[in-house]
Amino acid sequence: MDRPWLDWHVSDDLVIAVENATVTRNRNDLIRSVSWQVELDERWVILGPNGAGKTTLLNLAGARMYPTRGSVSILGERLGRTNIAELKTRLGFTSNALLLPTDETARDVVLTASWAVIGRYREHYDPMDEARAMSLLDQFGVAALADRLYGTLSEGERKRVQIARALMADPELLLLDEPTAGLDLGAREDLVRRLADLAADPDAPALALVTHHVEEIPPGFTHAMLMRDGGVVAQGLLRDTITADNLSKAFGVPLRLSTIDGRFHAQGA
Ligand SMILES: Nc1ncnc2c1ncn2[C@@H]1O[C@H](COP(=O)(O)OP(=O)(O)OP(=O)(O)O)[C@@H](O)[C@H]1O
Repeated sequence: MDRPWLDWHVSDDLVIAVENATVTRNRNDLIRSVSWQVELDERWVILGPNGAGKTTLLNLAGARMYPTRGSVSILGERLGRTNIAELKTRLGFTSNALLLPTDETARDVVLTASWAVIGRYREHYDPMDEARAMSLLDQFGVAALADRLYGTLSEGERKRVQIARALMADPELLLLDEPTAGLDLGAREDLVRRLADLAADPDAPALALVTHHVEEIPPGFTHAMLMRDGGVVAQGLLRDTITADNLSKAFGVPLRLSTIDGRFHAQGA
């Protein structure tokens, strides 16, 4: 491991600093005493079974939720003591729960993120913004769909537009909640490859991606957090954390793990 996870330390490079955070709703702890630190150049995957608390943790990191106990600082701003609207302009966030307008073109869905709004109204966009939106659509292989209404796109096409949108405002931190869920094999592989390219880009923001499947971890991701029942099973460098033992604990079934060309594959033991 590259740093002692239980020793709290503060570094200028910390983009996410979750300290002993618990989130409680209706007397249930969605996550319990979770500590997590993410640095600028890190690419994290958050993995675990249904109901483990992955989305809750991502929502904390995305300033979409406050901890009931403990503290959360994002990009140096402590939640509860900062202007959330301003902080959110520095974050890219995608999730199926995020409702985007179905009657706008894919290009406008991406473009409007430069004003941190959903839905085009009277904002003025300069040609640089237009060009950036098109280049991001191109980076995710959907430039040809720029003029199509978002509502007419397939699930896989929408996911790519969502990620392009999340990158539009040049965020310092990009949070992706299950970007590959619901995609067919070809679309999944294509997106995993594009996310691997993003992970390899030194100018890309810090990344955290939630998934259920080790097969969906893009090569180049550096760190992993394994969760179960609202708690942390293991976290740290990807190669130390994604092990058959840890996965078996997190998913509650004996699992075997193999790797091919930097990709993981898990199956029942
Ligand atoms: N408002 C709420 N009130 C009570 N329990 C909640 C609430 N929101 C979420 N939960 C519960 O908290 C737990 C963690 O939810 P969360 O969405 O963070 O898990 P997850 O790991 O992302 O799950 P999945 O993989 O199914 O998306 C789940 O058991 C969920 O049912």
